[in-house]
Amino acid sequence: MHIHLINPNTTAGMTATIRDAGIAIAASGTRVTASQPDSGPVSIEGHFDEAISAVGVTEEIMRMDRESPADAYVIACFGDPGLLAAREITRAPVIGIAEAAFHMAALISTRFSVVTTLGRTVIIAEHLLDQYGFSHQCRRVRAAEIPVLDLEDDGDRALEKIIEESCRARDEDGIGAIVLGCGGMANLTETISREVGLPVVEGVTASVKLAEALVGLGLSTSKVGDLAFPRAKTFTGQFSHLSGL
Ligand SMILES: NC(=O)NC1=NC(=O)NC1=O
Repeated sequence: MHIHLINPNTTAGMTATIRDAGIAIAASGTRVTASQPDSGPVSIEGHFDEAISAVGVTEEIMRMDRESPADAYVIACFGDPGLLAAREITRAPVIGIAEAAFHMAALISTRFSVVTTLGRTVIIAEHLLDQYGFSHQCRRVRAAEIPVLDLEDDGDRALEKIIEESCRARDEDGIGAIVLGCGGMANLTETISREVGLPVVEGVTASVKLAEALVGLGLSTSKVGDLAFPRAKTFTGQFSHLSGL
């Protein structure tokens, strides 16, 4: 099977980190590829960045479905930008890394905390916990206070801060697991788990395994109801190429 990972920001180095983590966890019969939009924010650190990146996510899925259809797609940003829009435009399963990580964490612990990047993105994870129905199992969404691209540009310091915040969560939150709240943390799982002494759930790897499960079960995105393909209509301006889809 073929799983395609989409990094919604436009930083190729982070796409490579995401891709390598996906390849490392994939089953022997699974081919993992990855891409990022040509246009959009170099990092996603708030509501505005999320909104802009969602267009790039949907464009990438439409491009792949035209050129090299995948059996499943993963949106590899912890805000799950464009998730439902993406599910409208393809038959393949589409998994957001936040939703995947919450499901996996809920299967191995009764209480977990999330450690994400900047404090201003905490509310985004909190909104998703509420939307997906995991608020009662998440004790707290914490921020290591690192800009997203520091994960690429200042990795050692970023790792140190994530471990520090994860240890505070372990000691203060009464939890059994940690969820990593950024696609750029995809290569840090084992190190953090070893240093903190708790199971660590990371969304990219969780998404790949969930995608394998869905495809293996022969399940795809329902085209009945709200996730049916969009109604054909005219789009104007920079989106005119979407007319009549
Ligand atoms: N909370 C986050 O840091 N989300 C993210 N921003 C990105 O650019 N990628 C993420 O996963």
